[in-house]
Amino acid sequence: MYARSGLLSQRSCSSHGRECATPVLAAQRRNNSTATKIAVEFDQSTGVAVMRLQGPPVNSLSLDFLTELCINVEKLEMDKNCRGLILTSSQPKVFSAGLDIMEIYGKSPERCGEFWRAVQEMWLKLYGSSMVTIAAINGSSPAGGCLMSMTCDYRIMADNPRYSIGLNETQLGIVAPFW
Ligand SMILES: CC/C=C\CC/C=C/CC(=O)SCCNC(=O)CCNC(=O)[C@H](O)C(C)(C)COP(=O)(O)OP(=O)(O)OC[C@H]1O[C@@H](n2cnc3c(N)ncnc32)[C@H](O)[C@@H]1OP(=O)(O)O
Repeated sequence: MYARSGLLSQRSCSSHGRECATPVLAAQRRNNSTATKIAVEFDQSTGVAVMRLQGPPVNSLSLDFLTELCINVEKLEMDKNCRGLILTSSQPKVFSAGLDIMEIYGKSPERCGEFWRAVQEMWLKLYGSSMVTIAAINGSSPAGGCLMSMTCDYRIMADNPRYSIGLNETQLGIVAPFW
């Protein structure tokens, strides 16, 4: 088993129908954060990676967070040995609080556009993944957190009445753009 995170090195591969032609991906170009909000452990013997969200306090999905998440999913996608991905949280009581509200409050249309594109990139990457994806929801997961888990093939949620999940963003007056 080995742990990895951070920037991708560019490389080519072709396996199980996954063609990867050294793309300089949008997420990679965007990445200018040094903090690690995502930890990945890949077990070579099972072919399953566990991705832990570790953005305190509540794994809110900021541009940096989404960028790092996408880079790590891309990296696993390019690894022909990785067949499964489990997405879970390192934070107590919270899987993800959804979109980082500070990323959309009082920001320019350009910045909001960049942010929503990153949101779209996240769910497209997970939804379109050729890996088997599982959200192990070990805490509350409102709005964007719920979206993230819905893009996985399977969801398992910890049985705790204090944990909530759902698309509550319209209650906040947030409407997802057309995609
Ligand atoms: C097809 C399209 C479908 C869907 C489109 C998806 C669109 C999504 C829009 C969104 O995601 S908008 C965000 C919606 N999220 C929420 O409404 C979550 C609000 N937060 C909570 O309910 C709770 O914080 C929690 C249940 C996640 C955790 O509760 P608890 O453990 O008691 O922590 P605190 O409430 O004390 O929060 C700690 C800390 O974190 C800040 N925070 C919480 N959520 C967010 C957030 N989404 N963005 C930014 N910051 C957040 C909170 O303000 C506290 O900060 P302090 O500085 O006061 O410590």
